[in-house]
Formats: sequence, C-alpha cells, structure tokens
Amino acid sequence: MPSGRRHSYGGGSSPGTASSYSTSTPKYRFSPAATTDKSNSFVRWISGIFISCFTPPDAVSSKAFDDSEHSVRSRRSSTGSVQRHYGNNNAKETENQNQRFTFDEINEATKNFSPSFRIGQGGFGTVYKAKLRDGSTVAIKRAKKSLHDERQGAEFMSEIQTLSQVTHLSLVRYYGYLVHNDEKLLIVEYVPNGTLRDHLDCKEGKILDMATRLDIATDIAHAITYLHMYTQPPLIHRDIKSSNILLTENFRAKVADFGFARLAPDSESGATHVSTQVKGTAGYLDPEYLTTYQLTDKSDVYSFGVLLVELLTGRRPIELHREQKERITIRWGIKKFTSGDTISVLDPKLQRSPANNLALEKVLEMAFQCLAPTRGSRPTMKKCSEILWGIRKDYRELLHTSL
Ligand SMILES: Nc1ncnc2c1ncn2[C@@H]1O[C@H](COP(=O)(O)OP(=O)(O)OP(=O)(O)O)[C@@H](O)[C@H]1O
Repeated sequence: MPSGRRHSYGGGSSPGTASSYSTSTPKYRFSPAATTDKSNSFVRWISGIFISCFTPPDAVSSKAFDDSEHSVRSRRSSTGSVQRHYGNNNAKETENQNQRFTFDEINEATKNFSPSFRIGQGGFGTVYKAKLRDGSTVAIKRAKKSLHDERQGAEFMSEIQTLSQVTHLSLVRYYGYLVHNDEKLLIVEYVPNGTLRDHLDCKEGKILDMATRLDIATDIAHAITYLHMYTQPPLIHRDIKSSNILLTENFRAKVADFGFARLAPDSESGATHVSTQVKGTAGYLDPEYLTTYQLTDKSDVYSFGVLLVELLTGRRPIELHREQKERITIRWGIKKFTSGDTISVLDPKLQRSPANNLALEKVLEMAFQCLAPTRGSRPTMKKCSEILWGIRKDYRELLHTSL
C-alpha cells in the first residue's frame, strides 16, 4: 500500500511499487505550474522547491551483494547491544549458536510463505507476519527474487547494516536476518496497526484526531532526530513518508523501512554532504538533493515537512486527480497559508475548533520552514522536535481549558 512511487534509479530498474497517485505518469515526471500570484513573495520563494521536470540521473554503481562473499550478521543481545558476526553465508552451521532464527522455523511459521500470512508488499519484497516457536510475533520481509538482484542485495544489506545500529522506541526494531540459498529474509518488530497512510485514508475505520496526529508527528521527529544526532555514525533515513510510518495499538508511530538509509556526512572531517544517486519517493524528495545529488540530513527534514502537511490535510503529497492548482499538496497548502486561509486545508475529517485551528497554523508554519528550497534555511530535526513538543503541550492545555 505504498503511497507513492519510489525512485530507485540504481541499475536502471523499474519502479518498485504501484502508485496510488496515478498509473499514467511516466518516468516520475511532474510539472507543477508556476504560481500566478506574483505579489506573494513567500509563495514565489517556496515555489523554487519544485522541480518542474526531472529525469532520473544515471545510476552510480551500487554495492553488489554477493552470496559467496562475506556478509554481516547482526542481532541484538538480550541487553539490547548489537552483536555482529562476520562470516561466510554458507557457514550457517558454524554460527548457529549465535543465530536466533533458522530458515526452517520461519518457513514453518509462515507455512512456506503462504499468502494467508502476507501483510504487505513493497518495493523490497513481500512482508509476512509470523509467530515464532518462542511465542513472539514478528514481521518478516522477504526480498523478492528480482532480475535486479544486485540492487536488491545492496538494499537488503543496507537495511541490515542500518537496522543493526539503531534502538529507539519510535523506530521499528530489528531482530535479525537470514540468507538461505536465494532467499533473503529480514526479521523485524511486528507493528500491528497499519501504516499512517492507511489511517489517513480511514482504511482502519478510526479517524485520527488532532491529539493523535501531534503525538505521531512528535514520535517521528524524535526518531529522525535520534538517527541524525544520536547514532554513531549519524544516519539519514532517505525515505520518510506516510507509508513508512507504522502505528502501534496505542497509535504511536514507529519509523520503518531503512532500505535506503545512508550514513550521514562526518562533520568532524568537515564534510557537509554525501554525494549519492537520488533515491526516495516522488513528492517527498528534497529538490536540492534532486538537483545536486548531495544528500544531507536536511533532506530528511524536507521529507518530514511534506509528511507534516500530509498529516494535517489528509492529502497525499501529489494528487493528480485534482485540479491543477491543488495537485501538489504542499504548494496548495503554502498558498492557502500565505493568503490567510489556512483553516481551509485542515483535513475535512477533523473538527474545526480553536485548539485544532491553532495546532494546524503552528504545525504548518514549521512544516513550511522544513520545505525551504535550500537546506541552510531548514531547521534541524532536533529543532523540529522541540517546536512540536511545545505545540503539543499548548494544544493539550487549550483543549483542557476549553472543556
Ligand atoms: N514491521 C512491520 N510490521 C507490520 N507491518 C509491516 C511491517 N513492515 C511492513 N509492513 C507492512 O507491509 C507493507 C510493505 O512494507 P515495505 O516496507 O516492504 O514497503 P513500503 O514501505 O510500503 O513500500 P516501499 O517499498 O515503496 O517503501 C507496509 O505498507 C505495511 O503495511
């Protein structure tokens, strides 16, 4: 149920997933019309964020995954620390004492990957839910055996290496991985309540109220802040979007899908960016990254800004079925915001109330800072977390006093 097309230009591969934006948009081009409101400098300034038309750059060769080569096995110990085992994939027996999962167990738990255990499908492959012998329920991401195995393998290893480094309440927890013949399996925490996009679409039946949306935004901000500031080395997620946000039973958010995560530039060495092929999802991509191929943590900040607008309006970042001026949700939102008509962008499923209106105004103000065309003008994720924390506090107080 991806909410957008993923750009993965490595190896000249075809798009990973079907799009819910449109099935008739070739090559991920989008050409938002320039704003006609010449008097509005803010809108003109922000309109620079849109790429009128882009073509995927030539792929930089991605790191190949070779089954015959050495691989990294990681798992968390009971203390939460990460244990790594470097070894040949074929030497499974010799490492069994360090492995929590076996292929037989996973195969048995999913009844040979029966469709009845399938819970999702993404660019990486199919996701299954399984109950293991110890009683725990996990999500199993099974890499598809695609023709583009090199890219798949690199993405798989990228996800493993990233996941194995991180532990945060608002990040999907990694348990381990398995390579068995041509099968590549990733075993992660099962998050039971669907994706944020599902909930914004009301697929799960419940409307997310404003308090819950503010909690979700704060959780996501904390998770990304953690990646940017508190992992060593720092990490850039690179694919922040609503279908990568999973919800718990209590409607708290967990950021998933680290397949594209990339090590952040080492600030101690003076580097300010990582040069890389462009990856991410249409509608969420930082325009500066798109044009320069220079990735920084501010690319996540940009995607987070898009996500915030989505969270408050309920709309997808790109809605091609709408009239021209409303197709690019952030452009439409910014225009409404700058013309003093912010309230009209509030998700129609949400009640208009003083507390909701104020939260909308404040969150959008911050979102548009995240969407600044150049990274230098965007706040850090830490700053976003602090601002959101304050907005949530004020919201709760206002709600309380108006009762
Ligand atoms: N840990 C998990 N717990 C519960 N459900 C999950 C989990 N991981 C994925 N899913 C489900 O499987 C679906 C596919 O997930 P996956 O991460 O493979 O792709 P995606 O993020 O939806 O798409 P894309 O490949 O475009 O990023 C998700 O939308 C979600 O419904």
